[in-house]
Amino acid sequence: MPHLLALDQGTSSTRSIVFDDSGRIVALAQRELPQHFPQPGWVEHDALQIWADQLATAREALAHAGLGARDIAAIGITNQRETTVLWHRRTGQPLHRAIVWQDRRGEPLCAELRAQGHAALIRERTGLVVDSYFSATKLRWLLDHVPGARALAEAGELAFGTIDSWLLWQLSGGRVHATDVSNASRTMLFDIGRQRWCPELLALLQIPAAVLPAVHPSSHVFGDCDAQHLGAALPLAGVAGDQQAALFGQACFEPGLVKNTYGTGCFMLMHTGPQQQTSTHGLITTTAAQAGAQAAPGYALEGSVFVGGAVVQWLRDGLKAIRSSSEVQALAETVPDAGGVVFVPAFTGLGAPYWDANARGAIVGLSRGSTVAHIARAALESIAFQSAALLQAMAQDVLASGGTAPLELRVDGGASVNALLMQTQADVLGLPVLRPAVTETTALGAAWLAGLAVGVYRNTAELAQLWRDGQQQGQRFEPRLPPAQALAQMAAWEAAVRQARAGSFT
Ligand SMILES: Nc1ncnc2c1ncn2[C@@H]1O[C@H](COP(=O)(O)OP(=O)(O)O)[C@@H](O)[C@H]1O
Ligand SMILES: O=P(O)(O)OC[C@H](O)CO
Repeated sequence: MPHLLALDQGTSSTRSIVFDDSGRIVALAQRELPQHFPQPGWVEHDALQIWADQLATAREALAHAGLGARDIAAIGITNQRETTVLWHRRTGQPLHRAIVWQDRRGEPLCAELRAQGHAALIRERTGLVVDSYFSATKLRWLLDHVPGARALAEAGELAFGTIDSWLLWQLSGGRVHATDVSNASRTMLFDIGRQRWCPELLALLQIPAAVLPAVHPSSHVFGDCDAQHLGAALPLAGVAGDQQAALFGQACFEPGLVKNTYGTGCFMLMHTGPQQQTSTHGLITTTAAQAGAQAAPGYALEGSVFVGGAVVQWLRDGLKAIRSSSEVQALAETVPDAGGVVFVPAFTGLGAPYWDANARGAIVGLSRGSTVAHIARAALESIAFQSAALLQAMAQDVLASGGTAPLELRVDGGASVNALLMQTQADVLGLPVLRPAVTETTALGAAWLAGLAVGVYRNTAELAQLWRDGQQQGQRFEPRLPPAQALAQMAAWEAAVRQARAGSFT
């Protein structure tokens, strides 16, 4: 039976998972990743540590599975997106620690770009809003601040990449410098309509083209893993950014199919088909994982919630209301509802569709009878309300352009284990919420992309069938709340958001 190895390099951990060809997890190995905060607003990772952990976990996962490299048909890579590495082509040594997606140091340059009126061009070419979240201003910072970097870059001595490119380079022994369309679309340098690097944006941001990786479809044989790493020269055959990989692993291949990943934050992506959809409701446009050179490029609308599962961590660490995240459901279920309490966890501002960096958290509607259980319940509801606001924004965008509004929500991520949260989500959306038995959908998406490229799977229709088969062991949450009550709850949420924003300090 063919097996696939997925390398899942996330913000907080580095994992390797062996899947069988039915999508079942055979083995998993994981290491926590140390975070570096050299200044307020700066976040860095050690790229060499990432590589060492990825290799070690890949070896461990194979050992746990009792498999040798020859039992693996292909390797898929999925990664935290936007995080930027710059390294020497000759030695493979990074010039600096990786600058992580959460890092805000590119903000002054972004403010300049906005003030100079470049936002419309950037939006039109890349589908993105001008923000230091994306790789471009991180790379520019490295070129401007690491002594000698710009001259070396112009001389073709340096390679830039997101984490997928960095791992491809290391795994291939320095023979492959490449990325896929989904990761490229997060750099703010990639023309998502033409599916190539944008010369105007490279000039505007003063990025030498010589540092850029080649861009391929996500399902593609990028090269072979050097035999010394895992014991055989395995094909490196799938690459996608983690949120697009999850969209793929949830078999969202058609317009209107949407997934939400409930982790520290929440990332919702909806496939919009081969048409690039521009949001008028605060969402960004991104490239979906591409299932091979013959497949037309696909697009997705994306929105993110900054504080999702993190509000549960705050209940644990800030309020000390629970000892572990898994206790939140039992606490929230000691009350029948939130008792009029609405919690807006705008700890670091509000993401899509509100985009308010200055909003701060608020708990409103407290009464003499309110208890910590009501606050816990309101905290869980806040994750569902924020996600519902994203889905509503997506539905408005697609309906305005004559597209198909979502009929269900596919879910995954650490906080999706919470059945109360999933039921609340179904209730406020008025749509079924589908949770697969295996919630490692990000890694599964990478494994499927790799399997497609080497012929383990014939096409995405076969993968959609595998997803449906898997769904039989998963769970389906049907909406139970009368629509009028769901509307009233969303209205109360929006009113609380207005209060949180009004109370912000600018
Ligand atoms: N039972 C639960 N109910 C609600 N939230 C939970 C539960 N278990 C874990 N979480 C939350 O899920 C998040 C971790 O999910 P994970 O997918 O591992 O996140 P990430 O990939 O962002 O590190 C944490 O914020 C945690 O508080
Ligand atoms: O590492 P994660 O799962 O938190 O995902 C990070 C995203 O890719 C950032 O865009």
